[in-house]
Amino acid sequence: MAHSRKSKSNSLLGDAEAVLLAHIKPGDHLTIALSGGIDSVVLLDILAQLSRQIPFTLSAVHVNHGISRNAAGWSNFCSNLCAAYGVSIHVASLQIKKEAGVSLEAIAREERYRIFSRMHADYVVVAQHLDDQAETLLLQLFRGAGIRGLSAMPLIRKQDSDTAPQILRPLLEISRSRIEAYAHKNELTWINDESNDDTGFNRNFLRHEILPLLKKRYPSYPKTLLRTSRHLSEASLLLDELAAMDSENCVVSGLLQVERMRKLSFARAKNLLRYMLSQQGALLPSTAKLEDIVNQLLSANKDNRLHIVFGHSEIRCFKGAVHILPKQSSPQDPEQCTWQGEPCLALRHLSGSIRFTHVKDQGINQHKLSDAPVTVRSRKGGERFMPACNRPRRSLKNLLQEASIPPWQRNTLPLLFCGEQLVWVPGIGIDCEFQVKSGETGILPLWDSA
Ligand SMILES: Nc1ncnc2c1ncn2[C@@H]1O[C@H](COP(=O)(O)OP(=O)(O)OP(=O)(O)O)[C@@H](O)[C@H]1O
Repeated sequence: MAHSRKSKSNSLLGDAEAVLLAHIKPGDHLTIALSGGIDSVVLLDILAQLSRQIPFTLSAVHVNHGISRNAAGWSNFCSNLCAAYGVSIHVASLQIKKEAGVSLEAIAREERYRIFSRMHADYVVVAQHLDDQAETLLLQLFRGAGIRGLSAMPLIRKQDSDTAPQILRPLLEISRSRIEAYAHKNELTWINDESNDDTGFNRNFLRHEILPLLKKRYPSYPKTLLRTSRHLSEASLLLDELAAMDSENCVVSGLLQVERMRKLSFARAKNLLRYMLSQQGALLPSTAKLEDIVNQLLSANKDNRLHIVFGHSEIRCFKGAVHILPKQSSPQDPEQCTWQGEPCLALRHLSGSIRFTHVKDQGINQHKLSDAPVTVRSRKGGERFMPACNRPRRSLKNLLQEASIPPWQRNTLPLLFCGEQLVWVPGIGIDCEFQVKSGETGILPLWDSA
């Protein structure tokens, strides 16, 4: 741990302080993402000192991925280190499951950022530095990434939800050698992840075998590559702006319209779809898959019910509109829930909830509901329904078709039954027999789907 006083001018401490002063407000809460490796240990030392000078609260988070057999030891190390600094730490333990086609590291990283996004803090501070940025750019180049994948890591990244902390990287312009020099000079202790030396991993191969050679010929390549990746970030931003403009013309009621998309060049249509997928939090498909999807969309006619599955998402086309959805699990027997008068009924299997409010002149007659158990389940087929008292009872299938409810949504609508009688269908109405009379107060269900 650092005990000597460090000169701030022209020092790592001074550089990090300048970043913090430019971005954080007095009283902000910063949580350092502490892996126990040299970079985050140095960052902890710096932040602990700065927290005594700048008014911010400091805490730490460590994620135990449970992958390495040393994982428990790393967690203990981080807890003890934080105790020595008087910094509180949250240790999150995970059991990561391998998924086909995705590396364990990628899953660990995704889970880690998910945990970061749930921290109660203004910023989660991570320790990536200049050399990490250069390595990431090169690795992405070798994967054939596009402009977005090659873009620089931002110094500050806002996370998707407004309540999630922002990600702050104060060491992003600091070289690994300066970080190492700081750690040695201040006699810090840290953990060496044994896998960092394994050149079977692409990043380690690059770091140990290729970059030392590059450094001989281009000593300042990390700074040069940072410049390149910042140019690419700017280009990526411009492409997003173009997509946002195109979406104004091509999106109606939140849905991309194939007919309007056809007026764009192929590259712009691809850019627009990529933008919409990332806006909806979908994992982006490969370049070849994205091109295939755009080709299929552009050649689909209005009656074509296109259905394309990729990653955790699916694209469906209905009446010329493109629906981007989370991948739906294969249909099971409809699950049934009982409603016992609670104001909100959460239906996790249908990804939503029904809110029940009391409204005058509208809704379901409460007394009628007391005749039999009230249950909610999705469609089995064969249901009949009479939402308008002046029209005959009809098949629910016809009513849903007439209301232009896309076919895949028809089987996941929550239907409210009293005994065996269908009472309410979201988007369609309340059965005539159950509707309140004028002057009465009824129960009005509202379907909130996630
Ligand atoms: N297990 C962990 N617990 C808490 N923070 C961690 C953990 N692992 C990494 N971090 C934080 O993330 C930073 C980057 O770590 P690393 O370079 O290993 O991540 P990465 O997988 O390359 O992620 P990225 O793609 O964001 O660079 C670390 O400096 C540290 O601040």
